[in-house]
Amino acid sequence: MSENVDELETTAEDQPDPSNDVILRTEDLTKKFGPLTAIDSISLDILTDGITSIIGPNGAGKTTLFNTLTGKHAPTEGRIELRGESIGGKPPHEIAGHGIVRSFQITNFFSELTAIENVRLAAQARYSGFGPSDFLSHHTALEEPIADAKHILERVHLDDVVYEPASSLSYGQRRHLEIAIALASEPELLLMDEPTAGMSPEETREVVELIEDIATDMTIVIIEHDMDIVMGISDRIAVLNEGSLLTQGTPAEIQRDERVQRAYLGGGGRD
Ligand SMILES: Nc1ncnc2c1ncn2[C@@H]1O[C@H](COP(=O)(O)OP(=O)(O)OP(=O)(O)O)[C@@H](O)[C@H]1O
Repeated sequence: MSENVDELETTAEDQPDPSNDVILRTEDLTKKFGPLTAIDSISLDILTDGITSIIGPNGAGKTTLFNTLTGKHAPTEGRIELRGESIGGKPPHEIAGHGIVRSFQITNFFSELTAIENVRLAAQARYSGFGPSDFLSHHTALEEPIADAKHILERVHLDDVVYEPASSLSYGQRRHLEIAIALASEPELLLMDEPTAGMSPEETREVVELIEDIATDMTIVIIEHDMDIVMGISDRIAVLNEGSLLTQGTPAEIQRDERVQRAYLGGGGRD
């Protein structure tokens, strides 16, 4: 009997843990702006499961990391791999085509169109063989994107405002609409830049719940300044400081890491 147990233990150890799959890997990723090194040789694994938060003091390089991952900036040095495939330096539309999508902190929709039209346009891009000239001419070609868009708007709790112009939505609803637009392209990896910025406590609670819900279907990486949210929502946290990866770990590990406390306090201490 004990032999069997040993065997089982060995076998279990040899099996890769699917929850620990790496979806995105950076190796020595560096982005310089002239003489300024905004991110400096960052080697980071983003695991498939759950929510990873990128935190760090102002100017640490968080936004530059996102911009480099999504193709807005080409890396100066280093590699970016999505499931082992090199994507560093590809243009944004190609990277989006690989399933990395960013939900913007800034308003990024057509305010004169309705909520469903905004999401439908994003969903349409997924249906192949469907060019811009088809947008209005083939009614049947719209049925699937419209059905998708309705479903997504329900998921982000905007079912009450499906046919309202985006311009008439509240601030919190607009942020949900931006998430809906990102979801319409069915990302594998969703990057969210300060998803709760400027929100009331109630709106914040709603968007946190929404992020936790969509994290069941895709990998999420967020930049977030509010430490209560970070500690509550994250499975893993990566801490940047002055362009470098200071450390990474679970919320509990990060919370008790003195280097992180020093980085946030600017090197000062209480005693
Ligand atoms: N396009 C750019 N051109 C020149 N310098 C830039 C550019 N983008 C960012 N930087 C610089 O790179 C450094 C990192 O900035 P970044 O915005 O990535 O930090 P951050 O961690 O997102 O900061 P914050 O929390 O304040 O948004 C800063 O010194 C910033 O001034």
